[in-house]
Amino acid sequence: MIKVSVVGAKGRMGGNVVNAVNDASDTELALALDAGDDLTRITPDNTDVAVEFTVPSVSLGNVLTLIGQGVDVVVGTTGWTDEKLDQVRAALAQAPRPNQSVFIAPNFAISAVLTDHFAGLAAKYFESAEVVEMHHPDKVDAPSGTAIHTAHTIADARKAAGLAPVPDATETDGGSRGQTVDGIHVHAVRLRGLNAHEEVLLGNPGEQLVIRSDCFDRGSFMPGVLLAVRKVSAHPGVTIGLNNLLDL
Ligand SMILES: NC(=O)c1ccc[n+]([C@@H]2O[C@H](COP(=O)([O-])OP(=O)(O)OC[C@H]3O[C@@H](n4cnc5c(N)ncnc54)[C@H](O)[C@@H]3O)[C@@H](O)[C@H]2O)c1
Ligand SMILES: O=C(O)C1=N[C@H](C(=O)O)CCC1
Repeated sequence: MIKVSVVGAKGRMGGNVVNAVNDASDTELALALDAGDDLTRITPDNTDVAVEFTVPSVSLGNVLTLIGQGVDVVVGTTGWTDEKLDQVRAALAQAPRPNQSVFIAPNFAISAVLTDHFAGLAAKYFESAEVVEMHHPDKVDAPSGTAIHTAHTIADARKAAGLAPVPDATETDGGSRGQTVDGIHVHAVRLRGLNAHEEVLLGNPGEQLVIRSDCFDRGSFMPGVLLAVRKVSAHPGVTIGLNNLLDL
């Protein structure tokens, strides 16, 4: 049995992870902690893998503490930057156990991972590309971590193919063109009734390709979270993205 502790256990995602860990036949819940709890209660004696779903402002500190506690960590919280990832790598270099692992995914749903993957495959064939993400209005960050990741995926593919910047004659913009991430415009919608959705729009003269993921329920993320829990220890260091655990 894999012993799993959940950090952010009272949250929307954390609560679902607690249930998924309790329901799976090969995982058992160790500790379920939330804001104000002492994360140093998590130790290799009681925990193999800590799953972290909190808020972007506290996630780095939590992950650094968990690395120091000697456990592997699966992170679903968004807000990761290159600077934060460098701090995680530095902490892993000093970790108490050899070959400790941190796995971070902006999105654990297969539809979202494939949307990102297909966007990367398609990007070099299209002159224009934009990303629209649509989420529930209780989400604290915009644009979504998933949309930022997809924008980088598209931008990397365009650069590798030697494409020119996306065409855009806009001269006045009060914010309507969205945020530019790595040269790709990203738009965020917050609407009651939505959960987590992303559309990648790719355009050429006379044609359009739309790639869309709809996660109607947080249960959609749980198979990916459990996959990461099962595989994290086989990937020492920092791994980013569920695509690395799939046969894509
Ligand atoms: N990777 C994915 O597939 C995926 C899917 C959905 C959401 N998310 C991301 O997961 C994060 C959480 O989303 P949510 O909807 O569950 O948010 P939420 O607000 O429902 O839950 C966050 C929880 O973290 C707790 N918390 C705050 N500070 C803490 C601290 N210092 N230590 C421990 N717990 C603390 C809060 O009390 C709360 O219970 C967000 O960044 C969101 O974007 C990722
Ligand atoms: O509900 C959220 O919050 C989500 N956050 C992640 C993101 O920002 O990409 C994944 C989708 C749901």
